[in-house]
Amino acid sequence: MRFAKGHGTENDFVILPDPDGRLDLAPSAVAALCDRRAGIGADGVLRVVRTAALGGEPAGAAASAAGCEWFMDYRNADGSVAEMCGNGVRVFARYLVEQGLAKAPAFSVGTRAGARGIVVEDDGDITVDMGAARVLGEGAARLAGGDVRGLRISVGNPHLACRVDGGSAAVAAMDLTAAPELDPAEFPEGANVEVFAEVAPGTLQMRVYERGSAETRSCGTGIVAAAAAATPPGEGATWLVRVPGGECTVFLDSQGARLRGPAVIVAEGETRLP
Ligand SMILES: N[C@@H](CCC[C@H](N)C(=O)O)C(=O)O
Repeated sequence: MRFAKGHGTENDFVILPDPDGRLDLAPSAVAALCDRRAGIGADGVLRVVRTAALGGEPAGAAASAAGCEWFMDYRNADGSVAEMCGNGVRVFARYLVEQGLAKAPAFSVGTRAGARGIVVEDDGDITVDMGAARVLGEGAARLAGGDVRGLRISVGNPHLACRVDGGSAAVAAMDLTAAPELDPAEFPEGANVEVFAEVAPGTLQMRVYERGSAETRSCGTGIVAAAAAATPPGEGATWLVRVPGGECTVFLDSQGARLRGPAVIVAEGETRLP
């Protein structure tokens, strides 16, 4: 099976070209590919499939991606399906352009959260229109024996974005080795949990525990969720968000959120897995 490997701010992905929708991606196969010792290693898998070939998907996914030639079928490292991946869609766009499957500078990609507009910037960064970051209310999680509180935010997928006191030192000190405990009534689908602090005017420091993938070095939808949580309701803002794997910029206005940052393909090859 052909594959490529890429990352966006070190949130890394195995990319599987499957234009005609022939791959049967069992969760165990995804987990085997993402295994960092016995597999290729990644935070998730991006299956590159034509929207027209989306046989097994709920009708809604194909409908919301209507007009997009290509669909990003995203899976977490544990094999679970997610609605959206902000770094993944930028890496996916880079792959399409490098393979001659989409034409820069502007095109759209289908996702389970709907069509996402892509712009390949002159400096190589990729900007994605992330749609609305919807603040749903307050929420809480139990994290490393303590309680964190924040805002429940949907960026197509669910997030709990928690501002912490103590600046970058407090963010760095958070223990994200174990999964946060969430109230299923608040988060029926689970959630990605972000901890962040404003470390300079217009600059956030953030870490994330991702649903289905554990702590990762970056999360595009999480970066947008943190930016939305840091912005007073009804206002626009531009945030530079620093994560362990690099930094991205989020532009928030009345139209929604845009996420800009690097995305690279680092390898291509053939795998014997799964
Ligand atoms: N890393 C991604 C988010 C991937 C999906 C997430 N783990 C979920 O289950 O919702 C990003 O860059 O947004």
